[in-house]
Amino acid sequence: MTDAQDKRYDVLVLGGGAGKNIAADLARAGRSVALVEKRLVGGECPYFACMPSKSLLHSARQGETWEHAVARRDEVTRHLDDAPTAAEMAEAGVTVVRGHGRVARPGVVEVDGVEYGYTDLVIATGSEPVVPGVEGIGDVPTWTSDEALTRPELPRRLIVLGGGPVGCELSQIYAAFGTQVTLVEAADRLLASEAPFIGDVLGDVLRRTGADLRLGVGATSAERTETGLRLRLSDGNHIDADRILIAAGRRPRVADLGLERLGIEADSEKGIAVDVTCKAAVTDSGVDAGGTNVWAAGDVTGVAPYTHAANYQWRVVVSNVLGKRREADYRAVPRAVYTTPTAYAVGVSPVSATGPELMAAGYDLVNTPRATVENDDRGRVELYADRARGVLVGAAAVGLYAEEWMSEITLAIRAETPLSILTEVIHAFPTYGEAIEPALRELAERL
Ligand SMILES: Cc1cc2nc3c(=O)[nH]c(=O)nc-3n(C[C@H](O)[C@H](O)[C@H](O)COP(=O)(O)OP(=O)(O)OC[C@H]3O[C@@H](n4cnc5c(N)ncnc54)[C@H](O)[C@@H]3O)c2cc1C
Ligand SMILES: NC(=O)c1ccc[n+]([C@@H]2O[C@H](COP(=O)([O-])OP(=O)(O)OC[C@H]3O[C@@H](n4cnc5c(N)ncnc54)[C@H](O)[C@@H]3O)[C@@H](O)[C@H]2O)c1
Repeated sequence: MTDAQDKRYDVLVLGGGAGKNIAADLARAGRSVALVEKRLVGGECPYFACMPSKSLLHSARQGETWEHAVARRDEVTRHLDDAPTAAEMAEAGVTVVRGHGRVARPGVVEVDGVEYGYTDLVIATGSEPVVPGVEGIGDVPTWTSDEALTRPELPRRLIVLGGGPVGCELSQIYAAFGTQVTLVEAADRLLASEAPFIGDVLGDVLRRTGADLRLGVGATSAERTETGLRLRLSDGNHIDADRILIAAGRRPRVADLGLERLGIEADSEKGIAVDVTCKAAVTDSGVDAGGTNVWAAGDVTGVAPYTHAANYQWRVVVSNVLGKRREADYRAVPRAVYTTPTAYAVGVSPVSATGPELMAAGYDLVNTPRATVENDDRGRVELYADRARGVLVGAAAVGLYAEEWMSEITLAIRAETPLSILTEVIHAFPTYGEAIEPALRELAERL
């Protein structure tokens, strides 16, 4: 072991997704910084998650061949070459350390037998797929989104296990390229934590793309067969396929980080608890153990598993490490699923709302002139208001480009813009944004 004093940094960052941005900003601000990354500098989003999935969805919309789509995807992910991103880190003054980092003792992280001292530690280790407890699942061919988004093969028959964001996006991709897709979801509809109309519309859309949906049934066991595999379901049916794509959720990556040595409680479901400044919560013994200089950002915090949320926390952590107090506000974190059409939700969901009674109003996009122009018969927007305060607290939409035209509602929720002002906003004609106007007017009239 080297002496940690030989390799001492002001800040040590574990994990190079949002962590790489934190490291670069702090280095540019004059801190000595090391970034520890065990896989690719840049994290999951550019190589294994957001970018390849959005590239394939784009290719599917364009009607490209699978071969062309894979070639384009691999260009978008730079053939998993992180050298340019690592070079950017070096340019910013960050020392990149390759390997698995774990806390050896307060103030010291160990990577492959070498010790690194720190004053502030930032944990940004992301999340990992959950493999559901289905008997025999380890004995049949499976992929997680990692393999699905990096491999060149197009399975002939694919079971997608899970109807959350990953299951919906990947089902649409594979079905569009001709794979026989069967999606199995234990809940009664897709994206079950969102307003019910979202799952209903997406269900129709995926069926129209050619996917077979088995909703309200769980997978119970899997076995190999001569032609591939068989998945048995809780309703007594079975599905034969060549491969299962596991899309059954993700959990914060907290194992083997040595956090217990800092008195930081890391729950494998909920992740590292952070306060509004993104400082990790420590037990009383943790304060003595030096756990007070520990920050966390991104999926590992369990706050909101999206790149934009991780990037927001990046700014919060940087400010606070530099001594400029900044408090995070998560009232309006978008939840977008980039199928065609897009599912978009922000703020309070009517499914899990616990606060004051919500006042809801909605509008079907088919009634907008834009839908006529686009020859589009799908989609809806719903707005949820807090009557007492006269402001929006949540919204949901399914529609083409909803990720773009719902931004104004995201701002309205975050800024608590009064409904009386929102009803005075003029939308260009003909846009899907016009669908917001009747819903807003209805809410304002009911105040
Ligand atoms: C298929 C898919 C599609 C998605 N699409 C979108 C999308 O369109 N939009 C969106 O906003 N979000 C999307 N997400 C979610 C998004 O990818 C994550 O929210 C985001 O990557 C989280 O960033 P992060 O920095 O927390 O973690 P990550 O990007 O996972 O980075 C964590 C890094 O830490 C490294 N690491 C872990 N442990 C250690 C250790 N002990 N030592 C050293 N290094 C370590 C890992 O190797 C990894 O590189 C998608 C997710 C999936 C699975
Ligand atoms: N566009 C985006 O922003 C985007 C895209 C993909 C993923 N992500 C993020 O990545 C994370 C993981 O997404 P996900 O879709 O894997 O997780 P999820 O938790 O959102 O959905 C998993 C689904 O699988 C179902 N399920 C679990 N076990 C099952 C079983 N045995 N049988 C049948 N159904 C089962 C659950 O009921 C659930 O609906 C999410 O938090 C998501 O926000 C974001």
